[in-house]
Amino acid sequence: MSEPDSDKVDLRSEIPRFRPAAPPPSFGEFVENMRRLQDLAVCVDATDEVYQQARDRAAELVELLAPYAAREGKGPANRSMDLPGRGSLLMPPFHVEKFDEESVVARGVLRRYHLGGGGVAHGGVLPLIFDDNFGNVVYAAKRPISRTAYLHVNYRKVTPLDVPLIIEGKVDRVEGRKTFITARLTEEDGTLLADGEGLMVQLLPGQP
Ligand SMILES: CCCCCCCCCCCCCCCC(=O)SCCNC(=O)CCNC(=O)[C@H](O)C(C)(C)COP(=O)(O)OP(=O)(O)OC[C@H]1O[C@@H](n2cnc3c(N)ncnc32)[C@H](O)[C@@H]1OP(=O)(O)O
Repeated sequence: MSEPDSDKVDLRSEIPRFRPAAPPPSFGEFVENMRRLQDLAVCVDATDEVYQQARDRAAELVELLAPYAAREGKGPANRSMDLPGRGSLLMPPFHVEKFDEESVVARGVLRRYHLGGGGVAHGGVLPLIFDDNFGNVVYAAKRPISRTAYLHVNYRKVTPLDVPLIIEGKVDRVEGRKTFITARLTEEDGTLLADGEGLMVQLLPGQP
């Protein structure tokens, strides 16, 4: 008989077990510098000489890091719970402040990198924030491993950059394999920016 695979969160699922990382000390500063680089990459207006230098230095960084590329769940990105966005550049820099069966609350800011137009956030960034919150809510509520079947966002006001934002999500109801989640994105004073609803469906055996 084969040994159970300890990398699987649930032997019926193909999703790897989530294991928080203890990142090396410089990892957080590395990620923050990368975030600043992203902010600059989308806003600088420089000469070709500057872009040539930036291109060459970026190529050096790629050369430095490429040998260390690792499979999902091995490196500290996305698993560093003490870092904004769990240390993942994909995730906007939000910190989870509350994580329990009642709700999951995270606080953070959107930055220049997240600009849509007219000085405010790109609408496509908000579903990412909601989806991540829904995933956390499923974990926190100890629901079975699930994937997002749908996600609906109502944009109530434009979302500002460089202003503290709070997202709070909770389980609305459970129907068999289905967990319905609702969440609200607000400013610190409670101003509602967006609200969302999502359906997370419990995976069946063999579903990726
Ligand atoms: C140490 C601890 C710290 C933890 C700290 C955690 C940190 C870590 C956080 C990470 C957070 C990332 C969270 C990302 C979460 C994703 O974003 S997952 C990626 C995006 N989602 C996907 O790719 C899903 C793709 N779709 C699928 O795989 C399949 O369609 C699904 C969703 C599994 C469902 O397929 P299925 O099993 O064939 O489902 P099916 O039998 O058709 O439907 C089941 C039920 O759901 C309903 N349903 C299905 N789809 C829909 C729909 N779109 N609309 C309405 N109803 C639907 C059906 O009607 C049916 O209802 P009932 O008849 O049972 O009443």
